[in-house]
Amino acid sequence: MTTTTTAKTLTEQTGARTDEAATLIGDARGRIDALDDRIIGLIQERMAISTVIQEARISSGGRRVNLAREMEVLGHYRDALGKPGTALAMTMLELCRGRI
Ligand SMILES: O=C(O)C(=O)C[C@]1(C(=O)O)C=C[C@@H](O)C=C1
Repeated sequence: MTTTTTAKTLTEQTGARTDEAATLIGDARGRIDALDDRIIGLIQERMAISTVIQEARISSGGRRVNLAREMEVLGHYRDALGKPGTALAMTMLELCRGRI
């Protein structure tokens, strides 16, 4: 089987109907990709700090999870971002302490 790869134009890549819109979208997507890289880095930094806390609590004889603190974190995200913020915080907590 032979595969032919044809480079897509910026207009095809973005779904825009004009070159002007395609250029704007291409630039804005570059900024989004850079932000996503920073967000991922921040989440990884948060995961590392969360692990330190959990290990200290477990070593001291406590439990991995602290539900009262999780309620504070969920409330923080909900207050800032609304209902989807709660879902985002739940996913982030799962990344930081695994599934419960
Ligand atoms: O703040 C803590 O006590 C943590 O262990 C950190 C963290 C979090 O990632 O925010 C993780 C697990 C706990 O259940 C609560 C919060």
